[in-house]
Amino acid sequence: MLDIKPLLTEVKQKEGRSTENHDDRPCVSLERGNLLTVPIGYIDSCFSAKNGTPRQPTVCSLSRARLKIDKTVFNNPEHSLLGLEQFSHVWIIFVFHKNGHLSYKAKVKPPRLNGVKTGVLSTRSPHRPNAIGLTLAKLESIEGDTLHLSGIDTIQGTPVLDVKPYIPEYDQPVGEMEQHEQSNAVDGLQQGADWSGVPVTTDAHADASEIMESKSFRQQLNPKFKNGLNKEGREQEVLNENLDKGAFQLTRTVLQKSTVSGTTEGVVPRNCVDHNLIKAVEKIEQYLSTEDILGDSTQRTRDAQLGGERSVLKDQGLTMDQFKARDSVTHNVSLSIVASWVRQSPVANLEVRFTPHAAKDLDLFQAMDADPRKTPFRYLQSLEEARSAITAVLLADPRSVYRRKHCQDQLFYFTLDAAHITCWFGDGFAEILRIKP
Ligand SMILES: C[S@@+](CC[C@H](N)C(=O)[O-])C[C@H]1O[C@@H](n2cnc3c(N)ncnc32)[C@H](O)[C@@H]1O
Repeated sequence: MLDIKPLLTEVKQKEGRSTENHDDRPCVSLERGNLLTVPIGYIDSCFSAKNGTPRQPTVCSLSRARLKIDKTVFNNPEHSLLGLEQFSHVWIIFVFHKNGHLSYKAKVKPPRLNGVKTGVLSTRSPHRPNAIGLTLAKLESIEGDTLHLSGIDTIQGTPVLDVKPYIPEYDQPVGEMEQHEQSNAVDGLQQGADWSGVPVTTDAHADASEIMESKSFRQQLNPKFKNGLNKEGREQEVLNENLDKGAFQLTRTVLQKSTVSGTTEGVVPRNCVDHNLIKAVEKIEQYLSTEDILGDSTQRTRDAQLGGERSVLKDQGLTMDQFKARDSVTHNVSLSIVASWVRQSPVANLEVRFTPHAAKDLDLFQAMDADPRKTPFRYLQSLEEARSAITAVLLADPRSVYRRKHCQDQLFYFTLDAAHITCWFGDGFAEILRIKP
């Protein structure tokens, strides 16, 4: 990416135009996708260098930054931020300005794949054509022309090309938001039920059958199961509760396993998802209404059971028929699928330890300031936050694959806010040796 500001100023000066005029930026080859960019501001980050900077915003929610919108881009930078305070998260589109050179390598080795290569466009590698990065940051506050951000993975001085509000309604696949809401509802209902024995496959039909046959599912539905008696010993109520939970959980599991799961080779095609789901839900419905599972139970119990499963759809304000009708119109309820290496990386999280010396070092930060509530940190607000942020960074193993494999016994340094941290890595752990200002 080329910073066109000096170029633009030069052109304007040559042509005798005012360099203050912002409306005549040349649209050079815009239609071909050639874009001369103007950073709208530069990140002022708690990370000064790449080493130790989180690989994604989710690694360390305490990583903070400021972004001051540049006056040379907008006459009134604060006007450009009008309305943004109504959003909690923003997309930051930026330039990996410290890459050294542009990269046209078609394959890269993402750290989570621990040395295995994959296509650059299937990764979030910083080494990519055009060196464009995309981060979802929390918008803590806006003061005048400055955004206060947290959960960032960008270093000091990173040029920002654009900021956009994060809008789950637009930024998630159709149907995914409802799915999250259902999952939350189920989590609320689960109250300690253990479904870990439920088998996992990728086919919704197979899932439904297999789960219904599974011991853990049957146990959950059995009022005699260890948690099966409620406080007053009322079996029937517990059966109803368990059936509700079971139906919810079963539907959710089928939904998730049949849409989200998958290996790198075999993922469920997106267009199968809705039909699989409907068939699976129907099968569950049939199953739950049969006598063999209810035994001598009453119609009331049967209704209670089916209520649980139906309320998964009810959360969307839909009956089963409406759901089917909507589906036949949109054919497009598709949940996201993620390559398995992202969630099941061969690189495990590390245990993080502070040596007594390092813990003492951290305490000295407080002693350095006359006011005991203040520390030399610019972004971190307490020693506790510093400790948590350092832990979060190391937990995710910030080493490059090369360093992990070939330089195991070397010390690792990084800076976080005003702290310079020295640590080393052993088998499955990171140990902090020193923390200096
Ligand atoms: C893996 S990238 C992901 C960035 C972004 N979330 C994305 O998906 O595009 C994050 C890493 O890029 C590096 N990085 C951050 N800011 C950078 C910059 N301005 N120039 C070069 N590398 C940078 C840091 O090492 C950080 O760990």
